[in-house]
Amino acid sequence: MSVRASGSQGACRSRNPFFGVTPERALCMTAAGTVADEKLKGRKEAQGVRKRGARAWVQSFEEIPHTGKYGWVNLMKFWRQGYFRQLHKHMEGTFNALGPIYREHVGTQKTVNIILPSDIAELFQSEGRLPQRMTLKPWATHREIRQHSKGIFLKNGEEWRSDRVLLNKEVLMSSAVQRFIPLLDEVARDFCKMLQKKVEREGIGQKGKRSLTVDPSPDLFRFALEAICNVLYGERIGLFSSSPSLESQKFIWAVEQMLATTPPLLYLPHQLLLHIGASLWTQHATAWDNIFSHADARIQKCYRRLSSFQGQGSKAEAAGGQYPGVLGQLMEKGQLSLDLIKANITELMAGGVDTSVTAIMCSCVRTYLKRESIPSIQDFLLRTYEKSKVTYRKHCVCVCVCSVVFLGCFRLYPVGITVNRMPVKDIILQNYRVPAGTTVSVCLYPMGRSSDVFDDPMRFDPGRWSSGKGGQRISGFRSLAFGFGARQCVGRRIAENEMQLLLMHVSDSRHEKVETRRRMLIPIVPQLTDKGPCPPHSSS
Ligand code: HEM
Repeated sequence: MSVRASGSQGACRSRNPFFGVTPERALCMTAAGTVADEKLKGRKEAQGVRKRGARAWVQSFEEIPHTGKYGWVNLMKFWRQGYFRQLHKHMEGTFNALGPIYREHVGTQKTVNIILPSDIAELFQSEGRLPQRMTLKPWATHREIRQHSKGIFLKNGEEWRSDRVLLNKEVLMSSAVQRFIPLLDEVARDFCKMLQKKVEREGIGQKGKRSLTVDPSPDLFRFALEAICNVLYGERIGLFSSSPSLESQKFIWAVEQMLATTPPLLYLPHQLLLHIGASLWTQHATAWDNIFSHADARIQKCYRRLSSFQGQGSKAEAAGGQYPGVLGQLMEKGQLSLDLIKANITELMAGGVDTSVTAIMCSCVRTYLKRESIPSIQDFLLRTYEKSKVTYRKHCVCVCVCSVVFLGCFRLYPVGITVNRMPVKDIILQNYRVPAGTTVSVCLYPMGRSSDVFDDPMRFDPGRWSSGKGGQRISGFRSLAFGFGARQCVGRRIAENEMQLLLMHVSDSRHEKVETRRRMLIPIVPQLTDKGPCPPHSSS
């Protein structure tokens, strides 16, 4: 059977502003602005990469190369050139023109953008115990005007930390991961079955060898939502059925709407737009309202379920010893107020539907499978399996292999194109003084493609991430797709496992071929099961 990716609208489209953004409708935490003037080109050569350490000539913040002094003028240029949809390219061009650090002032946003690991190290080392990120103001304003609490994504300081410590226990720590893996596994298996049925039903060709051209995006969106709901609420919402509920479809629409309206609001004075009732703001707020009511309905349901076990000892145990999902765990433990649970669960939902699987399929289907990189993936997987004969049946090998493939994908096609911090003390980057509280953005897309950071950057070589292999050995601060340190992506383990399980089951269920528009037949992943190394997850 073969599945062809049509590569149409969905495969590499918009993604989550912060949790995840694919480049095409990219939004990031940076305030990208206009491409530097032509005359600035070539300054990079003149400037070179400044050596650190010569503190005697530390220059002031104002001397950092910039893309134009006036925020509103820059915003106009930015708008005219369509950089909202091309931020990643804009950043790449600007680094090429201005060197490894530049300032940008667009509309209401000011940032310093960097790409070199030495500067990134300096930035993260100065983040302190309470790492601080720039607040996504339109999201925060929505919470304020609706009097909702904020979740970890929108908080800073001790408030952030106290919520985050509790959430880590439920979604990031290995004990939690073990609890939710079976739920993700079940969804990944069902997704493959659903796909298989679809190909048999709608595909062309002989029975058993049918092929179908699909835009994977809507199905993957459903997969991601089904998976995250199963983990968060401990229940399936039936998105793989032929008639998914209106409520779920509304939710998907709301997430898309919220993401689409965020980028312009980041740069515009959204308070003013709110005041005059501009439709951009209304659409944004309505989308968030729908997202909140989706979470609300789930929380009510979970609350009723847990209440019905009241007086029967531990509620989770009473629920048949079944894992009640992250929400159930949080409610049962009672360490967070109901409002904070709602705020955080809503953020996890919004982050969870839009990132992982779409990201990996963007990378795999749209890019690598079309070009020279698929042999690299195959070679790499096969070489790794050959080398690890003794343990090759172990799930962990498969997971490691998948992980480095994803690292390769994320380097060239990061889901979120920046990670930012506001340092708590003044720092020196490229010998410029950057004052505490400045938003400094690490620009992942240009970094992944920079020959100052990676040898032969455009070559897809997952092997470069594993130590001891020939070629370049990767050292610190180059793999930041999920951010860094205490503030890194809280949903990281959910996303990684979701992606790995999907890849494993797709390879296992003999969806052997992906056909691109050019009608080239290429294997999606090597037939791991034919070689024996990759047993179904649950039996390993
Ligand atoms: C491929 C998938 C994903 C990618 C690449 C990704 C990336 C990121 C990045 C770069 C950050 C900022 C980290 C930092 O500042 O150091 C982040 C934060 C966050 N992500 Fe993800 N994410 C993914 C999936 C998810 C999922 C599945 C969820 C929810 C289940 C999620 C929820 C969050 C939340 C709530 C934060 C804010 C954490 C905090 O501020 O403490 N993400 N993500």
